Amino acid sequence: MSPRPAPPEVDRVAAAKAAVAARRARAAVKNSVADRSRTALDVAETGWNDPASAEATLRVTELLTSIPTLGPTRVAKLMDTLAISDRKRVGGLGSRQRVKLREYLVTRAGGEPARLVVLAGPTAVGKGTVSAYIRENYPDVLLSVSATTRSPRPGEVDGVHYYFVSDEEFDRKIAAGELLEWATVHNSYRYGTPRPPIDEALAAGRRVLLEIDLQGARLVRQAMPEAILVFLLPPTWEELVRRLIGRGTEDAAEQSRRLETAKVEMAAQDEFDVKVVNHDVSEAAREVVELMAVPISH
Ligand SMILES: Nc1nc2c(ncn2[C@@H]2O[C@H](COP(=O)(O)OP(=O)(O)O)[C@@H](O)[C@H]2O)c(=O)[nH]1
Ligand SMILES: Nc1ncnc2c1ncn2[C@@H]1O[C@H](COP(=O)(O)OP(=O)(O)O)[C@@H](O)[C@H]1O
Repeated sequence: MSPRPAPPEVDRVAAAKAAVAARRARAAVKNSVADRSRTALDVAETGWNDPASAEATLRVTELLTSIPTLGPTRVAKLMDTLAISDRKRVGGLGSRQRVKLREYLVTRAGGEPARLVVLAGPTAVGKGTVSAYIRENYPDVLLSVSATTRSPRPGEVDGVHYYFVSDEEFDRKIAAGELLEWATVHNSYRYGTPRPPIDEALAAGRRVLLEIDLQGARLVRQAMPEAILVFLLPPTWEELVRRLIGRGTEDAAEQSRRLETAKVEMAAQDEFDVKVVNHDVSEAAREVVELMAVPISH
């Protein structure tokens, strides 16, 4: 006599248990890639060799976004280039898609670490503080010194914090193609990144950090697609407000104007490859510098 089929609710319970187990296993795989203990390549290979593995059920987008420096924007572009739909799971890839994805992951595995990092984020989040910390504590990273038409604040030294130049001189730099990017920031002064020191530093094998505004970050993305864009986040919005007011460099009217700008800037964070929360300056600095020194695939 064939065994009586289990009543439907038992199937349902078993199915729910299996779904929870699969979700847990997938999360474990994602974490292991995210904490760099495994490369995305070996996760993909596991998924292809064992269709019943958690790796096989991982979405390709999850696999790629677990690679540091691959933010949502880059992953979307990459999926497009690889012609893989964003619902696809690792185990569900066709053979040609596997070849192309493997090729990509292999080149990245041997790829150069990021050489130039752009640090942007809302006003008063701590960009200046974190980049000054990097200048003082990571001497092999060149912190790009921008040209600006604004006048120096107390304690700011020409050629260290900024090159303080006149509007005419700034116009000349633009006309001479000396700037990698430039922008009018906070609707007032112009700021721009001199290109020669960067070319020199990169040619000498140094890492370069640009602390610039959102517009500048977008322009660098166009001029140097290999640059890594980092968005510095405040722990909370309230903390950002506290820092802006606490800094005391703007009057109340300017503060509220800048907070309005900060809202727009916060909305652009997904355009960036990596987000770093500035809880503690030295920790945020370490995370930024690590992006430049660690080969991309780990
Ligand atoms: N696009 C661009 N922005 C820059 C450059 N240098 C500084 N900035 C940005 O200009 C903004 C104004 O900086 P600053 O005058 O120091 O005032 P803060 O915003 O109050 O720190 C900051 O968001 C900087 O990131 C640059 O070379 N290019
Ligand atoms: N991790 C942090 N915790 C607390 N205060 C911070 C932190 N990082 C920066 N600050 C403070 O926040 C204010 C804004 O920092 P600043 O570097 O001028 O921001 P930005 O350059 O992004 O406009 C400064 O007073 C700075 O000392």
